[in-house]
Amino acid sequence: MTVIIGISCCRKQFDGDDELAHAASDTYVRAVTDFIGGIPVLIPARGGAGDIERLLRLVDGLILTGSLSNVGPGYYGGPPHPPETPEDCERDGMTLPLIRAAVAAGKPLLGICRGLQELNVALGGSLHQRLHDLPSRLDHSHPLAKLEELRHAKAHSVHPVQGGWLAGISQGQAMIVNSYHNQGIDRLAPGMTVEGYASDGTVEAVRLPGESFAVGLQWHPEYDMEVNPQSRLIFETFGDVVRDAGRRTRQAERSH
Ligand SMILES: N[C@@H](CCC(=O)NCCCC(=O)O)C(=O)O
Repeated sequence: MTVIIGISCCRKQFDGDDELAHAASDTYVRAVTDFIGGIPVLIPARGGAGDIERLLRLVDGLILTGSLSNVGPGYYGGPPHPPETPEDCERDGMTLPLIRAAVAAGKPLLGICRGLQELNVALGGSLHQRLHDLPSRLDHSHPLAKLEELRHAKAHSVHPVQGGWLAGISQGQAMIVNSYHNQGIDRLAPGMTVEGYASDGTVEAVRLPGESFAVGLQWHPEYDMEVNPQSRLIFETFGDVVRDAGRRTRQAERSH
């Protein structure tokens, strides 16, 4: 069964345009077509765009993408960002309710970087806005490196929690991952479990246990999926989960 995967967009201003565009990196599209074997559908960053449940019925799973923008602190009771901090309130207005609806509907979702942060906030958790200000934390942001250098950079280790989903991906071994974020999980959302930590204690992977598959990763497996077997396996495993969920949904629809 060919699955349809919704990919969250950001609002972006491209050179020469006076209007904002809705965009997602080609890496997410390739992850869907080349490693999940699905059809990618871009979901615009437009809060209040209408019937979220109707939108969810059009896709078999969701990928919540990374972004230089940050989740609005108002959604988790945090202090306002400093003025120069990038935000995307329209993206928040779409993804946060979409995550809650997907979890309620048992629609599989994979959150990456900002997507992990959205997953945690949507389900009632909070964020640290400047991880590198916390004592004994690594600098997860790599402010001086250009993105293309980051894509194959190995920034730090991630230690999977024994017996978890991530431990199955890494066969229980520590993973060496890229890193390109300033923010991170502070208060874990109720019911969420940690799947992996960085060596400085930063939460790097989370999962909402239960029927539906809801996983968040703070690093970017799409950066090196063509050359990193673990990154490839993350997307292949997600694809299997989405296909299984899609088959169950169609069987349920046929039996009604
Ligand atoms: N802005 C948040 C999330 C960081 C993030 O998603 N980084 C990836 C940005 C580049 C890309 O789109 O791949 C934070 O700083 O924590």
